Amino acid sequence: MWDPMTSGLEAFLVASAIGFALRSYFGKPKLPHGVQYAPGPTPLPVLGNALAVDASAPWVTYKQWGSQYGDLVYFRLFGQDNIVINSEKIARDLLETRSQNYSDRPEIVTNQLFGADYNTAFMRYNSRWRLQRKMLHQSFRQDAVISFRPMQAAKTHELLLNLLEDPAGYVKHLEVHSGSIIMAAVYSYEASRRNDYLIGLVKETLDVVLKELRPEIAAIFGAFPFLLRLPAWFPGMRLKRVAPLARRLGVETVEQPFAHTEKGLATGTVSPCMVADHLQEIDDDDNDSAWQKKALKESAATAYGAGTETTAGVLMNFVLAMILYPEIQEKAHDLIEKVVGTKRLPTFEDRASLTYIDAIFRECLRWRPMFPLAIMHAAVESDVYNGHYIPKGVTITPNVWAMCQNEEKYPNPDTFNPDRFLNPDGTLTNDTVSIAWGFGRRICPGRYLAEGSLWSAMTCILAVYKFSNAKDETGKEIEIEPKWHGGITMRPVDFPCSITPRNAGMDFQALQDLIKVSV
Ligand code: HEM
Repeated sequence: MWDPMTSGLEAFLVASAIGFALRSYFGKPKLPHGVQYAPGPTPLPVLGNALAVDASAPWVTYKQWGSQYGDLVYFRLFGQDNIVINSEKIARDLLETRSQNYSDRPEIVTNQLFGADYNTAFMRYNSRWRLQRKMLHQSFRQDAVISFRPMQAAKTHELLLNLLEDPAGYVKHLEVHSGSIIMAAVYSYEASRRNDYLIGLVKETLDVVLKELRPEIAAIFGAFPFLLRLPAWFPGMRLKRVAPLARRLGVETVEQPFAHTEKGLATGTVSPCMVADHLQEIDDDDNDSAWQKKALKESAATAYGAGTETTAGVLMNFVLAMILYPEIQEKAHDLIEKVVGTKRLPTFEDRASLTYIDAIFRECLRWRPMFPLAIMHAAVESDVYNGHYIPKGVTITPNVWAMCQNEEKYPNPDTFNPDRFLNPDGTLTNDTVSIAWGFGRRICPGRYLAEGSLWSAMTCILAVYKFSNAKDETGKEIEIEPKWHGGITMRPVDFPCSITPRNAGMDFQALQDLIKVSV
């Protein structure tokens, strides 16, 4: 159930907001004839439908509402209009076919407090966003990311070495793998294989910010921004106490890696990367060069934040699935051995012959979508869809999780089954699970980069290692009870696991030799 911070803040909120909420509750516009709000649960004054939402997994509540009210559900959160979309068709009709009206984001007032208002992903649909989006697209579009493949392969090889040296620290190694690829692609920054300072700094920032900027907290402050004027000592205002630290870390995260690339450009020591490529194109004599540089700095920092946790989270789901479904792991390993042999590691050139690995990759995206609710969109103007009124400014939440659970499209959706993406002749189906990357003009611009990082890591890991349940001190297998974190992303809660090389004679030197012959 909804968990609205501490009771002190809740009491204050309720007492001071009643007038506002009643006004907005009864102040709905008169609708044209034959047009109605989409069906949905009856809201309470002030809180709207907040109490009915399971804060740890709102996508489940929204799917239940879908079965009750239909695929387009209208509801209220603290006096704010909300619509949840449970079907892929409606999401595409609105967020893609009518994308000019649905590419905005709701205002998230807490972002400014946390110094996170530079973030492309949460930015309103305006010229600042457009410029940042253009820069991200130019660097990470499908044909541009091919140039990052040798770097991605090298980072995968480092991951293999880390897993051999320290299998118990596998979660950290997956994060370093994802983070170091993005740091290289964005800043031409060569992260150390272990304990890298900049990777650590950005992770610390994300940990602080993501813990406090939970969607339900943002919703409360979004509806009642005046609460942000309460002093930091007021009960429930923890986020104001943490904000100065988050702001300081945020500035360091934006500035430090950027300074690294600027310095490298001056000394001629950087390779092509997002920041270097764009900096070289910005003409300092141009009137808006400062504006362009700022956009570059901000979109670059966004890419790191948006790409690290997510890519590592998908790899965690992959490891989990391989342990829960050992027969799939074996089948994948045997296929790799058949196609690649044991004398070298798989490379991107093998991809076309390893369709089963792509099927596993797609099933990882579908089985537990990393962004179960994508990122909220917002309507620029009011609209009507199938006779349903969509108010201007309404927050639109695509329930990607419900779309991935669609039993008609994906029978037995809770079962991890890569075969659903294969035709009878072994070729891949047309379903690339694009919904896992979001919709329309806001679709993830890093998807092609992430895809390469994930494919490379999954394939090489399957070639070299076997994942199984960890054992306790008596040698008994430790059962995994899979659990996932709530919040904007759905990462598995850390679980113990055993990672052993397939080849019993594989030591550090042997692995290094294998890597050497594979590049
Ligand atoms: C497996 C990894 C990833 C997943 C599952 C993922 C998924 C998503 C999703 C669902 C969205 C929201 C789309 C929407 O609003 O409709 C998004 C936005 C975004 N992603 Fe990714 N992403 C991943 C990796 C990356 C990487 C590697 C980068 C950067 C290189 C990146 C950069 C961004 C940015 C900048 C946005 C905001 C786009 C905007 O608002 O215009 N993501 N991503």
